[in-house]
Amino acid sequence: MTADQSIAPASPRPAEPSTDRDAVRLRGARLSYGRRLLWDGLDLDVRPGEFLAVLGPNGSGKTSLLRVLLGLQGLSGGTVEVAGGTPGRGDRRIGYIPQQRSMDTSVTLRGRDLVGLGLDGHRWGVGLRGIRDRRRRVTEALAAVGATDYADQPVGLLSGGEQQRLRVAQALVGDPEVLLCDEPLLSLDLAHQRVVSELIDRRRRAANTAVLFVTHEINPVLPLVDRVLYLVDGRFRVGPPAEVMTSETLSELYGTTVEVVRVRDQILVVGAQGPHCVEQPHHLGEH
Ligand SMILES: Nc1ncnc2c1ncn2[C@@H]1O[C@H](COP(=O)(O)OP(=O)(O)OP(=O)(O)O)[C@@H](O)[C@H]1O
Repeated sequence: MTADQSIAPASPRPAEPSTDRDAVRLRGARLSYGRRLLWDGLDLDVRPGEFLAVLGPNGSGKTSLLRVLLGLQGLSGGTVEVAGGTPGRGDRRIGYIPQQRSMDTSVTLRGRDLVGLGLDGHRWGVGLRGIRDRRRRVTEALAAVGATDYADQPVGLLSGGEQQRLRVAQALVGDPEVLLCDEPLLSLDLAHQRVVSELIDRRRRAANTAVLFVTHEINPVLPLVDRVLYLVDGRFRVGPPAEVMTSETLSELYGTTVEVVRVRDQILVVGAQGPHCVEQPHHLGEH
């Protein structure tokens, strides 16, 4: 398998009603930490196979939303369902690519073993056949992200980008129904940004996996995005990029004049304060 091939679904999913139900469903969702309200009244349905980009300035609650969907953080109000059930810790129907944090050089776990942690032992069974199937899945996942060459090295000695590719493989190897990505392209070079985003895209098309993709920079994934959830200081907007990424909508959300400029197939968001915002388009809250 070459680096640009997708990881095929492990086996055809049984004809369950998953195509009829939302992959993610939030109703009247509220999250606050003490007196700090991150968002309230959030209704969101994400369909199987849909690619939802989650945008917003620092501290707007993007990672917290993923934590709610992972069952690591309870809502302060409203309801949440993921893959038809209440999210729970270690739910294998959910793949998660965490925000990049470099692993300590003392971590001796091999890349191959890190990816294997994404597999559910029960589902793959025990015995020789189960072991062979698991090994094959891990090998395919490693190849799909182009990590075969360093699969047997300790992950602590790999570069940030190499570690990130292993995390992507780990999230996909378990054949998830919902894939939660927290800035997965950070620290990847342009070529591997493309490899990883195409991999995620092909995966969701082949297996109808819903993707929630937190990012500060929409442009690398713009062609893949079906809808955007844009969070700013307790306010939010959900819709296709053409509706949300407009001067009118973002000015309303930020409560200040914001210009959205389209240059070829790129979207640039410019704050009223000065052109420096162009370089970090989604960090307007900091300026
Ligand atoms: N467990 C917690 N207890 C109290 N406050 C928290 C907790 N987790 C997050 N926060 C606060 O909630 C706010 C939102 O955090 P979150 O990490 O969800 O934002 P974000 O939109 O992902 O930000 P960034 O773009 O910087 O990653 C931050 O101000 C953060 O300090």
